[in-house]
Amino acid sequence: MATIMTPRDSGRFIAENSKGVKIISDGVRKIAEFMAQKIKEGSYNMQSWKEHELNPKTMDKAALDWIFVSDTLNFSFWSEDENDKYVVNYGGKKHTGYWSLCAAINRALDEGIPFTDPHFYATITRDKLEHVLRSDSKQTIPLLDERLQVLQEAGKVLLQKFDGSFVNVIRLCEKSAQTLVQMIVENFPSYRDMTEFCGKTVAIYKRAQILVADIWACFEGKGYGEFTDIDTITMFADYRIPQALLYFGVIEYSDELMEFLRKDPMMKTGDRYEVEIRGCSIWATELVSEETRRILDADVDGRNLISNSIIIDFYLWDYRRAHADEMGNIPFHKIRCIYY
Ligand SMILES: Nc1nc2c(c(CN[C@H]3C=C[C@H](O)[C@@H]3O)cn2[C@@H]2O[C@H](COP(=O)(O)O)[C@@H](O)[C@H]2O)c(=O)[nH]1
Repeated sequence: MATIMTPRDSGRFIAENSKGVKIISDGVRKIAEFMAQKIKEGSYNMQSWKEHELNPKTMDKAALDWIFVSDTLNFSFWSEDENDKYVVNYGGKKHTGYWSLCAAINRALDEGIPFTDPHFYATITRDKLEHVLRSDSKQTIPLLDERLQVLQEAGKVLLQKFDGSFVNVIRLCEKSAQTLVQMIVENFPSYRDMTEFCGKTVAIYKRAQILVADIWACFEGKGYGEFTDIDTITMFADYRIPQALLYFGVIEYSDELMEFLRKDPMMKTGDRYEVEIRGCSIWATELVSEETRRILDADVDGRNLISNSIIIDFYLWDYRRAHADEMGNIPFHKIRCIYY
C-alpha cells in the first residue's frame, strides 16, 4: 500500500483545504479550558468508560471480544424520524443509538447466544443476526445486511489469521496503537475508512481508532490496553462530534453548507462536505487536545493527568448524548455507511 497519511495528517490536510468548514481558534481555547478543568477536577478520565452501565466492567479476554464485536458494528444509528427510533430495552431501560447496539449484544449474551465468539458470528445467518438485533420499537436497526456482511467477514478473518481471537492481533502490535490501527485496516476491510480529497488519499479510520481507544480505556492503559503511543490516536470522526464542536463554536460552517444541511440531504461517502466536516473535526480536536495539554502542563497538579484526543472525544460524545435536546437544532450530516 502506498504510504497513506495518518488520520492526524489527513485532518490537518483537509482543514488546510476546507471551504465549507472553518476552525475557530477562540472556540478551541475555550473548550480546552473547559476540558482542562474537567480533567483536573477528576470528573472525566479513562475510568469514565467503564461507568457506562452497558460497557464491560472486567479487564479480560471476554471484554476484548465484546469490544471487537461492538466496534465492528459501531456505525449508523441515526434515524430518519427522531420520533421513530430503533430501541432495545435492557436492564429496565430503553436504549437508542449506539447504546441500543450494546444493549442488544448484552441481551444476546444473557440469552446464552455466544454473540462475541468468532466461531459463532463467522457463519451467523441473517435470521439469527436479525433476532439478536431485534427492535423493541417499530423501527428496525439500519443496515442489517451490511452488518451481517462485516460481522461474518471479521469472524472469518479472526479464525483464519488470528486463531479465533482479537487477543492475537494485539499480541502482534508490540504495544503500538499505530501498528494496531494499521493491522486492523489491513486485515479487516470493513475498517478501511478512507477517501480521496484534493488529489490525495486521506485516512479517517474512525472505527479502527475507536476500537483501539475502547480497548485502552477498558483496560485502563494496562495489559491488553497498554500502548506506548496512545496519544497519537485522533478523535473518531462520526456524525456526533462535529455536532458538538459546532455547538461549542470550535468549528463554523459556511452559509452554503448550513443551507445545504438544512435541506436534510442524504450524503454519500466521499462527498466534499462530508470529508470537510470529518477532517476539520479531527484537526479541531487535535488543536483542542494540544491546548488542553498546554494548560494542564502549566499547572503543577495537572502535568501528570492523562489527557489526549480520546478523552476529549469521549467527553464531547457523552456530553452530546446527555444534552441531545439542547443540540437538537444543531444539524448533523446524514449518511448511511459502514464506517461511522
Ligand atoms: N466520536 C465518537 N463516536 C462515537 C462514540 C461512541 C460510543 N463510545 C462511548 C462508549 C464509551 C465511551 O465513554 C463513549 O462515550 C459511539 N460513537 C459513534 O456515534 C454515533 C452514534 O451516536 P448516537 O446515534 O447519538 O448514539 C455512531 O457514529 C457511533 O459510531 C464515541 O465515544 N466517540
